[in-house]
Parts: sequence; structure tokens; C-alpha cells
Amino acid sequence: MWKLMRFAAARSRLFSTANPAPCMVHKRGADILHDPWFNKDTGFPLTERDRLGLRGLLPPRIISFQEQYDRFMSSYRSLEKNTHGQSDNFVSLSKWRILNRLHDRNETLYYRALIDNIQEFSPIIYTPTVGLVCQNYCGLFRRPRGMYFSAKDKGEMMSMIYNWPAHQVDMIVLTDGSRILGLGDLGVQGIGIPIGKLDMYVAAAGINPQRILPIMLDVGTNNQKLLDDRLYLGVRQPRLEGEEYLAIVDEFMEAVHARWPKAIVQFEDFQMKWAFETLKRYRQRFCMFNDDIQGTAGVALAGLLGTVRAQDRPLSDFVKQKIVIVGAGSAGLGVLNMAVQAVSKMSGCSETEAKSQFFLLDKDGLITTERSNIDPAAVPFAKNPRDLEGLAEGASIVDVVKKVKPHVLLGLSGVGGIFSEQVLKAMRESVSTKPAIFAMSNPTMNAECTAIDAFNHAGENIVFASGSPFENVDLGNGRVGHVNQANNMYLFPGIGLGSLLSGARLITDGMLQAASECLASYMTEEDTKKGILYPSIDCIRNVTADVGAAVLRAAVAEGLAEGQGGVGFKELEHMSKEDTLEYVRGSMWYPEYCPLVQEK
Ligand SMILES: NC(=O)C1=CN([C@@H]2O[C@H](COP(=O)(O)OP(=O)(O)OC[C@H]3O[C@@H](n4cnc5c(N)ncnc54)[C@H](O)[C@@H]3O)[C@@H](O)[C@H]2O)C=CC1
Ligand SMILES: CC(=O)C(=O)O
Ligand SMILES: [Mg+2]
Repeated sequence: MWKLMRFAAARSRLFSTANPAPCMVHKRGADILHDPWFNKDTGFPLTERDRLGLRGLLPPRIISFQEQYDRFMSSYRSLEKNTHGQSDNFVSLSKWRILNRLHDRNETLYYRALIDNIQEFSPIIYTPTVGLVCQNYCGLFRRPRGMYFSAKDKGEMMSMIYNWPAHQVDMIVLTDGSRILGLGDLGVQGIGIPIGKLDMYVAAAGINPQRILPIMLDVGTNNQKLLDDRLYLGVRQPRLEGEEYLAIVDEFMEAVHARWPKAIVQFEDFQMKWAFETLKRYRQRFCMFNDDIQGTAGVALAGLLGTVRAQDRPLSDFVKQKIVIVGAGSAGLGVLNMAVQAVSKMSGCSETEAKSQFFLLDKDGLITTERSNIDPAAVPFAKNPRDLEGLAEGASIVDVVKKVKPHVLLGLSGVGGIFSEQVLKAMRESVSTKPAIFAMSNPTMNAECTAIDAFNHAGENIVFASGSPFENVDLGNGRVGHVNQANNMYLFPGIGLGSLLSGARLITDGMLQAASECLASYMTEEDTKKGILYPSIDCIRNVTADVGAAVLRAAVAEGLAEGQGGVGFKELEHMSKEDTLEYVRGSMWYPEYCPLVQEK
């Protein structure tokens, strides 16, 4: 059966312009050289130079793709040498610039460099450097990437969407710049985040870069420093609020859906109130998800389950883990919701009972039912003070940790260093012999603690994870404190890829759960016992293929899959687990120069 379907899969690959099918190019001469989708720099073969009017526009020698790659990496290595001893920010921005210049010039070579060096380059194009790039965006801006819809475009979006040059768009990452990593409201400068996330989509999920679209919804900013900055490139007005805000997002979603009904929209780095509101508003109507709420939750849950295994306990013991979550925003509440659902499912108890193991804090401390002005999204998790011995409304992190002695302390607060020495030392009294500390806030300077501080103060037996990368910690005598990167990048590319290939019109909890379960089952017993919760970033393409296949199968199981690119529901339904994985892998784009002219 599957053999018969190979044709369809191959068609799908062609459909996604994967190699070696010829690419359609309607340009000639210098226009091709200036188009990073088609540009091959010195790599154009003679036939293309002849037939596309490139003769004389390039030095005569033809350089192979491999030589071009080697040449780029060698200039990257020289830059590393030449910037040695400069400040970390200077070095990171210099690295970002050299990668960005390649991105702007030759996408095929850029993505090959990114895929082959993903462990090394992800901290440059993604967190933490992407945060620095967003902070300095107006100064760094050279040429636009993606689309910008602003408060001033009301009523125009349906026609504006047709200004995007690509006929097909599969994956959109959208932000309004209101909560960029832990850096707050960066207005239009937040566009760096959709760009970085979509780079991960191409590198990890093999989404064709001609079919991605980063989008900034610029509804103003409440960041006074930006409003006062004469170089600021966004709309200089306070953020739209209430119905005015929603009217802009509604119009944008309708416009996108009208042009690309099957495109997936990932909402990213929206402030909490709009993150929850837009998810509720659109998830039954459009194929969308909120990465900070749902992607983060799946990655955190996989890490929490891994922690139980690291403690050498049966997975069913997850229901007994006491977990303190610091940060009751979109990410913290997303994690809590998913973890509570998992406990309830595993133990068969009600969600109300499942909540008893969890403690939630925000900027005002422990959240209890005595809190006045409690955020509606946090209400279900507020503790009844009657159930708390010796802990009152607003108790500090250190008091909660001392009293609860949790198995896990998890931070999604956006506040650097709030897991102080005192807090970390209190974790030594944890009821677990191998407590876990998740300092998940980004970028690095906003992490709740550093890896070194965690191992120094909380003890060498801890399990540690952070949102942005840290080096493993040398514990002496050849022992290593392993650092995990608990970042939604392990899931969002697979969620997007699986949803796309399924052709489902919605992304359900079942599909998201399948993604998380797939990641949770990834590590071997041997690894988890060493405190390794997630696979190496070097394998992110394999992880994403597995996650994508799990999401696709969940969509099929729920009867939501409609298929795409010639592979319909019936074919998807009859694929075995292995066939699905093969199909997903076969659909992934890989950067190679494709012929721009038909062989004669
Ligand atoms: N590792 C990952 O994959 C992800 C990490 N994040 C990070 O999580 C952080 C928070 O993101 P969101 O939840 O979307 O932000 P948010 O702004 O919605 O929520 C922040 C929460 O932290 C609380 N908070 C602030 N100061 C605090 C303090 N001193 N003590 C305790 N709580 C405090 C606030 O009251 C609020 O409840 C950001 O730094 C973001 O980069 C977010 C998504 C994914
Ligand atoms: C990783 C991510 O999505 C965040 O920090 O917001
Ligand atoms: Mg985010």
C-alpha cells in the first residue's frame, strides 16, 4: 500500500519545491542575483548564466556549493578570532550580522549553514541573541523581512496581504511585540522573534523558506523609551486596547485566511491578556496555536516527566510530585494547565484534586483565594489558605520552597536571578533526593538563576534546565552537571509541520498532547538517570520529524486530517506509524541549489 503512495509523497515533495525539481523563476539577470530565494552567488552553472542573462554579472569561476559553504564557515571562524576579547554582546551581534547578511543574500547557503551548525548557531538566530537584536532593531535595520500590519492599516489588510510575493504560505509566526522574551514591550522591534522562530521552522521542520512569513502587528507601544526615540520605526502611539485592538487582529486573521486558508498561524510573545483572549477567540476558527502557552507547556511537561524518571521513580509518581511554579503569566499558566490535566489523566482524579500538588506565585508572591484583583486566568489555581499550613497569601518564593520542599521549582517569571542563593539553598531540603530546577525565562540575563549557581547552591544532585543555553557545569573529578535547554523550540516546529501535513483546520489539545508525549518518550533510561531530559539540539530535525508524525497521527485519529499536496485523508489513515514518519521526513525541505532552467 505504502509503495503505491510513494508517488503521492514524491508529488508532495515536488509540491514543496524540494530538490531536485527545477524551480520556477520569472526573473532575469541582476534581479536573480538580488533575490535571496534564487541567488546562488558564484554557484550558477554556465547554462544558467547563459540562459538567465547572468553572463558578465559574476566572476567567471564557478564555485561549488560545498566550497561556498566552506568559504562562509571560514570567514565566520575568522570573525570569531578577530572579535576575541570583545564584550559578549559585541561578539554575538557581530555573529548575528554575518549570518544575517548571508540570509539576505543567499537563503539556500544560509539554511545549509544553519542546519549543519544548529547547536552553534541557534543561540545567535534564536535566544539569547535574538533578544539583543530586537532591542537594537532600529539601529540594525537594513532591509525588511516579512510583513508589517499596523494600526494605520485598518480596512486595508485584505488588499495588503496580496502584496506578499509568494503564492503559497504554509507557516506564519505573528507577534504584536508586547512581551518579547522577558524584555517587555519592544513594539515593532519584536519582528526579530517571528524571524528567528521561522528560521527554526526551516532548520528543524524543513518548512520551505519560500513558504514562511514572519509578521508584525504594530498596534503601537507603551514603551516610552521607544516612543521618545527618533529612530524608532514603529507606529508612535500608545497600544490600541479593547475592541480597537481586537478589530485589528480580527481583520488580519480574516485577510490571511482569505488568501491562504490552510496556512498555520503561530501566535508568539503576546502579553498575557491578549495571548489567552486570542487563543480562545481563534482556535475554533483558524488553524493556529499560541506557542508561549501551548508549545511551552508541552516542553515543560516532557521535562517534568523526565525529572520523575531521572529520580529513578516510576512515571506514575508524577502525580505525587510537588511543583512550585514562579510566574503566573501566559507561559506559567500554560504549563500549569497541561500538567494538571496530565496528573488528572494519570491518577484518574478530578482536576480540582490534581491541583493540590501545585503552588503558583506571581510578582506578589503565593497566589491564594484571599488575593484581591486576582487575574481570572489564575483563579483556578489559587490556594485556599485553610489548606496551607504556615503559608499566607503573598508568601515569598523562599518561604514557599522552605515550607513545601518541592520536587520541582520552575520559573517562568521573566525576572533574572529571582532564584537567589537563599531560594536555591532552600531546595536542598526538597523531599526529593534529586530535585529539579527549571529556570525557563529568556533571554539568558532573565533566567531565574544561572546553571553554575543552581549546582553550587542547590547541590550537585539536581536536575537543571534553562530556557536559554548555558554550558554544562564542571562538578570536579570528571563529573558533569548537565544543562538541559527547556525551550519550546523542541515542539513548535513539529506542531506546525504535523498540523500542516495533516491539513487539519484546527490544532486540538489531543494534537498538542501527542507532541509532548512524543518528546517525553525520546530519552533513554540511561540518559534520564544522568539528568538529561531533552535530546541534543543537533538532532532537532529528527526530533521534529518524530513530533510532526505524532501530531499528524493524532489529527488522523481525531478525524480532523484532510491531507495536503495530493496526500488525502484516506492515504494518511492507512499509513502505519513508520510510514507516517517516512512521509513526514520525505516532505521536509533541504537546502540544495535547484536547477533554475529545464535541461535541454
Ligand atoms: N523556555 C521557554 O520555552 C519559554 C520561556 N518563556 C519565558 O517566560 C517568561 C515569562 O513569559 P510569559 O509568561 O509570557 O510572561 P507574562 O508577562 O505573561 O508573565 C510573567 C509572570 O511573572 C510574574 N512575575 C513578575 N515578576 C515576578 C517576581 N519577582 N516574582 C514572581 N513572579 C513574578 C508576573 O506576575 C507574571 O505572572 C519570559 O521570560 C519568557 O521569555 C516564555 C515562553 C517559552
Ligand atoms: C522561547 C519563547 O517563546 C519565549 O521565551 O517567549
Ligand atoms: Mg515566545
